[in-house]
Amino acid sequence: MDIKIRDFMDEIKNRNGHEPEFIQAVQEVAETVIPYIAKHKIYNGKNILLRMVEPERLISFRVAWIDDEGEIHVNRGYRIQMNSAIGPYKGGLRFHPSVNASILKFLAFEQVFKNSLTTLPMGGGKGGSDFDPKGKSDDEVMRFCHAFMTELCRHIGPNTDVPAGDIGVGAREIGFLFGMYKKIRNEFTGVLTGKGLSWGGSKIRPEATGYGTVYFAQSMLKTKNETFDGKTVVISGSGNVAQYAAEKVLQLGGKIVTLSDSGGYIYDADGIDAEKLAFVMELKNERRGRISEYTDKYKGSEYHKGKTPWGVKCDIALPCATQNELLVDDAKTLIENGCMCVAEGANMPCDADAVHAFHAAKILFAPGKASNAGGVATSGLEMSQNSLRISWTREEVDERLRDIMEDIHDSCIEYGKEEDGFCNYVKGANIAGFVKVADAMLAQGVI
Ligand SMILES: NC(=O)C1=CN([C@@H]2O[C@H](COP(=O)(O)OP(=O)(O)OC[C@H]3O[C@@H](n4cnc5c(N)ncnc54)[C@H](OP(=O)(O)O)[C@@H]3O)[C@@H](O)[C@H]2O)C=CC1
Ligand SMILES: O=C(O)CCC(=O)C(=O)O
Repeated sequence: MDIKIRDFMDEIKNRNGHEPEFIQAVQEVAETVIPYIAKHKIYNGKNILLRMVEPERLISFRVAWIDDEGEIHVNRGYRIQMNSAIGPYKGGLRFHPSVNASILKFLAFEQVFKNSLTTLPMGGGKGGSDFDPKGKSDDEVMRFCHAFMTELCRHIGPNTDVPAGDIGVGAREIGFLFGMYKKIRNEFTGVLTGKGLSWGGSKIRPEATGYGTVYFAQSMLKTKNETFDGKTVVISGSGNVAQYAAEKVLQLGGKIVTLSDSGGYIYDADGIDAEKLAFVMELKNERRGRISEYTDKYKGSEYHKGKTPWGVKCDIALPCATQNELLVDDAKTLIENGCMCVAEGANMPCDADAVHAFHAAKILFAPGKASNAGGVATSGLEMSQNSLRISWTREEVDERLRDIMEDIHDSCIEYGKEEDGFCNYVKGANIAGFVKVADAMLAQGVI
């Protein structure tokens, strides 16, 4: 390893030794950005990357709430305000029992680069809680969200920090959070994105992360004169991102054979068509059930308990569930089975060794900070519509989303194309994202 990268990472590990996900995310950026800094004098001696890995502010707070039986619970709430060089902090809230400072710092760090890539004026942030919405009643979720917002509201605002959804935070949670913000602050502003359409939400925001991931993969495939038409696609997850990635794949003529949740994956050799996908959406979004129930309804399908879907033969893989869900052996299996393209719908679903394996095999691989940026980009469009007090049509938003995903793809090619013509999208995304933020930080001085 380059000595500069090793020294830098030693310092990061010393300061954040107990935060493995954060270290993993920083290492991936350091490997590509430090050599770039070394070649570009304006960044020399400015410790820009060291400044970027330190959150501008890390807020942690108690969230006390009462369940339906009258019992009092205490969860931990967070907001990481990572970098505001190019705009207000922007990024989702995650409610999941695994949430801790390491996971939120990795997500906030990735968000800085991702938001920069969108070309929109958004800084990076992330937040959430170790609260688990699974198995809770709507009233319990409401009481938790209200309690969470009574503290968070002092740290956010439409020009300061604009949260949105992530794992465990969807339309229901955004509604409860928005309601409490509005009550406490007595103002109706675009302080959250992913809002309902009748109260300030943008058309296409629910679809945007999944659609954007597929648009990005479409651009990658185009570089090889390929399309989704007739391709077999393996998707993990069955939440927001997976559902709408699946919807777009179907529209483009692909055949989806898997979906998953934290319990396991389902395999449907006949393909998950629009009718079956509608069943999954109702199962997950309304009944909040388990993906295993798919096999009760569709008899020829299989459920693989406790397994991930990467052993299923496919042309394209879209990991859309969570971090580190695709490891090096999974990557090798995908490559051996002839997979030509992997685009991350989730944040950091492939671990570092898996990514190195994809690169060594020279297959198309897109990191989430590029391929799943359509969600936050459409959140940026929601902020613009809120500021203008107008609402764009579905077609207008979708066209802007497509343009943004194409621009991100172009930026990755600009900074990531290597001498033999292979595009290292990780390098491309990291450098393109870095340049815009670093230039703004240089202009604003040491703060
Ligand atoms: N929503 C958005 O706009 C954006 C989301 N992302 C990223 O996409 C990914 C999915 O988010 P989203 O779809 O919104 O979240 P959802 O909560 O809607 O769905 C998450 C899905 O991932 C599964 N999952 C969660 N944890 C695990 C785990 N430890 N192992 C296996 N499966 C798991 C869930 O299964 P189960 O129900 O069993 O928990 C569920 O199927 C995350 O990485 C998120 O950060 C990225 C950009 C934007
Ligand atoms: O829409 C947003 O602000 C956040 C999306 C998000 O959390 C992400 O891109 O990971």
